[in-house]
Amino acid sequence: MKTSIATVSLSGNLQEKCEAIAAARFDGIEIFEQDFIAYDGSPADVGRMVRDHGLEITLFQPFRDFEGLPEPLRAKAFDRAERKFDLMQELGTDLILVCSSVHPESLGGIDRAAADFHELGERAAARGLRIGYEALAWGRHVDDHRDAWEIVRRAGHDSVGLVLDSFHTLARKIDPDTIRRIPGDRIFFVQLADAPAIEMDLLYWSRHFRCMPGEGDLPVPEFLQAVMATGYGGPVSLEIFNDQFRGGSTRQVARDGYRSLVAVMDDVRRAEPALQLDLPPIPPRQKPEGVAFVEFASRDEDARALEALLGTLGFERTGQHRNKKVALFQQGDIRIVLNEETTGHAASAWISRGTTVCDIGLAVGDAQAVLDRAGALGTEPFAQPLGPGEVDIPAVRGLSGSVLHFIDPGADLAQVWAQEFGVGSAPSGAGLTRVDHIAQTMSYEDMLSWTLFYSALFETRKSSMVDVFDPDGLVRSQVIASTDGRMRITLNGADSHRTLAGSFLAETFGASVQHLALATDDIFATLEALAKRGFTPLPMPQNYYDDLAARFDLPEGLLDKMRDRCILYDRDADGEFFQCYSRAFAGGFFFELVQRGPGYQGYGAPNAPFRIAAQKRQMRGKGVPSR
Ligand SMILES: O=C(O)c1ccc(O)c(O)c1
Ligand SMILES: [Mg+2]
Repeated sequence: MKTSIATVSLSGNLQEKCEAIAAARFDGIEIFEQDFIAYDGSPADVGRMVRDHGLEITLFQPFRDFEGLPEPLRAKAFDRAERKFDLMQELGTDLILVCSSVHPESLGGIDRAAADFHELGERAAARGLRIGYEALAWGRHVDDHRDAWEIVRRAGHDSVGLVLDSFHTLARKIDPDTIRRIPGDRIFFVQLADAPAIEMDLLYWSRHFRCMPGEGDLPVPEFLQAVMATGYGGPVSLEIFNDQFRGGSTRQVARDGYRSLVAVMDDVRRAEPALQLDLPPIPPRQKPEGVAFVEFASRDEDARALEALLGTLGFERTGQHRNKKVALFQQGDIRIVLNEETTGHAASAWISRGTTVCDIGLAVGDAQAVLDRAGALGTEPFAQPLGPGEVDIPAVRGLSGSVLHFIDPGADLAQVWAQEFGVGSAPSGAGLTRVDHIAQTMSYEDMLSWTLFYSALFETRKSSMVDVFDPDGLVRSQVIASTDGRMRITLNGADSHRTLAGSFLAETFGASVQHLALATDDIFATLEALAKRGFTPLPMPQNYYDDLAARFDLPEGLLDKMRDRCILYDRDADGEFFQCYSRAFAGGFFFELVQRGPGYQGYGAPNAPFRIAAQKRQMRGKGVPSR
């Protein structure tokens, strides 16, 4: 199966686009006419440049407003087409996309359009070229692939076929299974795009909000499944009109595109194994089984402050690395690693951003298979030299150059703690049992990319995006969680540097973990134990508790207990949720303690504005050490 991407999906000039597309491992490109016109070079130069990158031109597009025109407009449209045929021959591509007309003077009628296409087919065939007809969702007379197919069928010409684009079919909620009735050899080209479920004008939605398959809400795998069931054997190409991508990193968007395309093709193959998808076998998505460890890079007084904070949170220092200045802190199933090395990955992380989460370890069933899947999706493995007696843990680069490790119960990896840190069982401390969620802060424009990163690699479900109101701007939050909730990651995207998340990005020089939420089965008992160890929670104002009393029917005494311990509360139809925050630490990192009632799947989003206001008050009042 040839993979392809339209040049319109990326930022930069044509040369930069080709470099990024080739580096991301695509086989070919659709040349979007504007990209060609803006390029200072002849069609033959462009063709050479594309091929020099090892790429093929899979399609030239779009040719607009062709069919159904009255004379003399009709004759002019044919003349225009002949000029584009000249261009295609020089470029070295044989397929042109004609999208359904939006011309105000175009006339309807399937036979009229079919006759136009028959004649265009004759002219194309004389030059060895082919025509693909695509129904735009907002076409004047043709806005449905079924009508476009009927026109192609009646045109009755071997050089005229159909172009299918998942956006146009799925945005209009047309059942993709209707594609199964079309003969595969009459489909000349297939374009894929996803989009978020937002109600808006179709044209505006298509031109600004398309995204990579898996990043949005449309059933793109079902669409591709129907296409493949026809026996279609041509390229599968991404055509993503998106404002963020047009302004984003060319290489990153190309890499994301490749990742999404391989993931969706693999999904289709798994959904219908009989389909012929020419794609090397790759391991399936695995369910992450929890967070095995979280590692901080730190030094000097920051490291001592973090150690002290961990002590007040009930952690015990249980081990020291056999070769390195790296300590292990444990409580229940939680492992926190404090890395003060002066060389290697953690040291680089500390130098560039101060105290920061430099590594995360995820527990999985088969670590090597996760690494292999990541590789097939275009993610290089991460490795650094091993010291004597150290365990080689499979890993890749995660958010902002941090490292994501995969640990499975196999003999080699499971013994890492005993072998490198000499530790056995974990203390129960103050009753914190496991990592409930990891909150990663990033800029809003990176959220789609990281959503895709996790969801293409792991079996997860993503929630819809939630707006979190910081007193100084909006932060958008997206949850990626395993279906059983054992691994939960919240991605928080900041637009403005004035939000707490935005100022954290600035303080710590880029995206990273801003908070770590730890679970307890009894938050009152845990906080009582922590108070004895000197833990001071983030204070909440009386107004917050007065409002809680008004909003919820709480049992006698519970409100007072929550106020005394600075506990926040939420409840939905499925259960209750208690949360409490630590004060912010270097650069704005903090811990959260949570008690999740059975069934509650949220994160206390209604409390976020009050929590953020309290944190800002605390940071202004005390002055957070900024390393
Ligand atoms: O928005 C458009 O005009 C447009 C052009 C060409 C396409 O293939 C398409 O899907 C949309
Ligand atoms: Mg299209």
